[in-house]
Amino acid sequence: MFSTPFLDLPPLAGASGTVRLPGSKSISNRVLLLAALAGGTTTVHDLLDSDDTRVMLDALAALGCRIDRAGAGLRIEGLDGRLRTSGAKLFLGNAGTAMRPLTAALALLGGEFELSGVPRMHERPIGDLVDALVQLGCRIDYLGNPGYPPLAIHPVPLDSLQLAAPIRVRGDVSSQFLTALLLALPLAAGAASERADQASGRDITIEVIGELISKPYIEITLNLLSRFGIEVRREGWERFVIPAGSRYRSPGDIHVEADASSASYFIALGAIARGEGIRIEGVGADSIQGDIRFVEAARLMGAHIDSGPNWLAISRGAWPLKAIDLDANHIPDAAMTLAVMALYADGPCLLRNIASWRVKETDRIDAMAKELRKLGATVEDGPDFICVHPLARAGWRAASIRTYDDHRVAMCFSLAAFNPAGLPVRILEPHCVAKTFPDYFETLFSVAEAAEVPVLCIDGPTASGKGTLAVAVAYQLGYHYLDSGTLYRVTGLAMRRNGLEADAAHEMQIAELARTLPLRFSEGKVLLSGEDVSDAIRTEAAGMDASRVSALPAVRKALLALQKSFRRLPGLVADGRDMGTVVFPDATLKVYLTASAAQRAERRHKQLISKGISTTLDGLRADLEARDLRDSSRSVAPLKPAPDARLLDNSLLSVEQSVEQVLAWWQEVQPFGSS
Ligand SMILES: Nc1ncnc2c1ncn2[C@@H]1O[C@H](COP(=O)(O)OP(=O)(O)OP(=O)(O)O)[C@@H](O)[C@H]1O
Ligand SMILES: Nc1ccn([C@H]2C[C@H](O)[C@@H](COP(=O)(O)O)O2)c(=O)n1
Repeated sequence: MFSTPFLDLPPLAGASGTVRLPGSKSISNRVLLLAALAGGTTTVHDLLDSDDTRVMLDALAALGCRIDRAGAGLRIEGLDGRLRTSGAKLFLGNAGTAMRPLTAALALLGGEFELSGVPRMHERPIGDLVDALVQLGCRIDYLGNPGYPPLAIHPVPLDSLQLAAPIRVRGDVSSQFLTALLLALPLAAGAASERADQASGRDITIEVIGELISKPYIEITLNLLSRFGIEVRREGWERFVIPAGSRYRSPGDIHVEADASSASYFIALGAIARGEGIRIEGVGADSIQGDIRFVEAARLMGAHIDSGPNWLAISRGAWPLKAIDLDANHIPDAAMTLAVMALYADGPCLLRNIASWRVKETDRIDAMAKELRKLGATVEDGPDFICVHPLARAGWRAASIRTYDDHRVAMCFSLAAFNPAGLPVRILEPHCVAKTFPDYFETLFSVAEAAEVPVLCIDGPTASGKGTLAVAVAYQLGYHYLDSGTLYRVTGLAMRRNGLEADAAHEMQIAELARTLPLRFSEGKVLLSGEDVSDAIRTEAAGMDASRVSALPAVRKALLALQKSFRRLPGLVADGRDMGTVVFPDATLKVYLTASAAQRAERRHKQLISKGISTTLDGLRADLEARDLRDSSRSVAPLKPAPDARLLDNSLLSVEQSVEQVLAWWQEVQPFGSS
């Protein structure tokens, strides 16, 4: 996951390959709650590992549920309708799929509970659900603003609940209120059947007030309830009857399908990008998720889509995409992806009946409109619609996209990187994707192709601080890092171990060693044939050997392709001697880093002493000056600044100041301005 303050997506051109998506958030959290409420043990496979499922798991553990790893799955020992703790304070982040169902379940399970979340969660309405539960006889207090979390839930005896009359709940704000009741009320139906009182044998009826939105999510709820032994009778979309005596029964094992909403970004990718097309594994035509109907919308826009039971294959069809006018009420989450696809359409796209966007992780209509406008688009929006006009090549602007702590804003705006103007897109706070798809950007980069992956080169003499600076800059940008000196150091070590000398007579043999190095980088360690050689290559003698082998033209040639292969999305920071002059002459930014010989010798001295290696300052200075002389006077790729490099003498700068300077230069060469 990218934990950087921003992630710059370079202009993307094509995409090809296969992606396997994480499990559905909606299914994961429903399954977790059902497994916890049921008797017996449920093993959940392919569960989504994200912020929202983590808060649900933490809450269930706090309720006394036993949760263990079972291979790649998770084994949950259900509560069988009985709490194992008397109360708890549960923090549910911004997970609506945890807050709403847990409110209903805990109100029925008994016990004192406090439920809270992040500030945005306290702005997301829950009053309609609380009203329905209070109508039943549950006791719930608002701890902040009426109608919103945080909540205090108090125990009531199940046999005091008013189950005879239909329970009425609004369905036109969020379908999660109905889902919450459907998931929790079997607790009361089961308990009633155990008692020999007047409630025994009575069905529990829920009546929906208003037009029910997001019906497909209710279908997921009903489907999963059925997997757990509860057969709800649905009468249209107005009445739902939980039969008397219903009891949750664990299915034993249950598999979570890949997230159909997450699939929307890759379906869109296949529709927009040039290339061999995208194959999505784990979700397909047999999906129980409503957002699978995003496929129909993408087809309307011109995408070619084939499907099997649990796969989809997408490629570009009509281009530009075709404009659509769509009632998107059935795919509220995935429809955000259509709003970005609209930028590539042949006319304005209108998405209607999406009022629920306003009460999601953020006001999504407002957020989408603002951010699309930053890209240059004309957007009209209203209480329940958004209309996005396409962008001609000249109309695109490079923009920093605010993400409002909303994973879907971050993910769908990545598609703007395919703009025909060849502009990068900056995604602010990219880590918000952790809510449902922590590795979203890594997955995107595994199939996307950029015309040019950005490179930042840092060259300079020994011990000038190149590595320290490059690592810090790469970390800030979320880029890959190449320490090219390591490759020469390992080659030098391999030469020694093979009893060779760094001379013309052995040049071809050493070059062959370099070309076939059994080298791996793992957890910060350098492994040669599986052996950790991280320390062995860091001695001054190893540095000298590296300098000697690096003067052999055949060795440099042998290592060229390996160095270039580090240039991968989203970008690379490379340090060495010839990064800017030979290996990446087209780099976006080149820095030539120097410091006085005295300073460098002193830094290296301190570095070695801290590692317990004893040396003398004078000896070190003589060594590094000898190495610099050899590196800068060799015939091929000598150490020297590229003509277009920016010079940085850090003799009097701290590491932090050097990093700040290079990042400031990096911003200067980016086109984002202050957007
Ligand atoms: N600006 C700086 N101020 C003070 N110390 C620094 C600065 N930059 C780096 N150092 C320190 O100098 C030492 C050498 O830095 P580093 O290993 O990054 O240099 P290098 O140029 O990559 O060396 P080499 O070419 O030998 O690989 C480290 O201990 C590092 O912490
Ligand atoms: N791009 C590079 C990187 C390194 N070398 C050679 C010359 C250096 O003295 C030696 C060790 O590098 P270090 O780890 O100290 O950065 O490797 C080179 O020629 N070209």
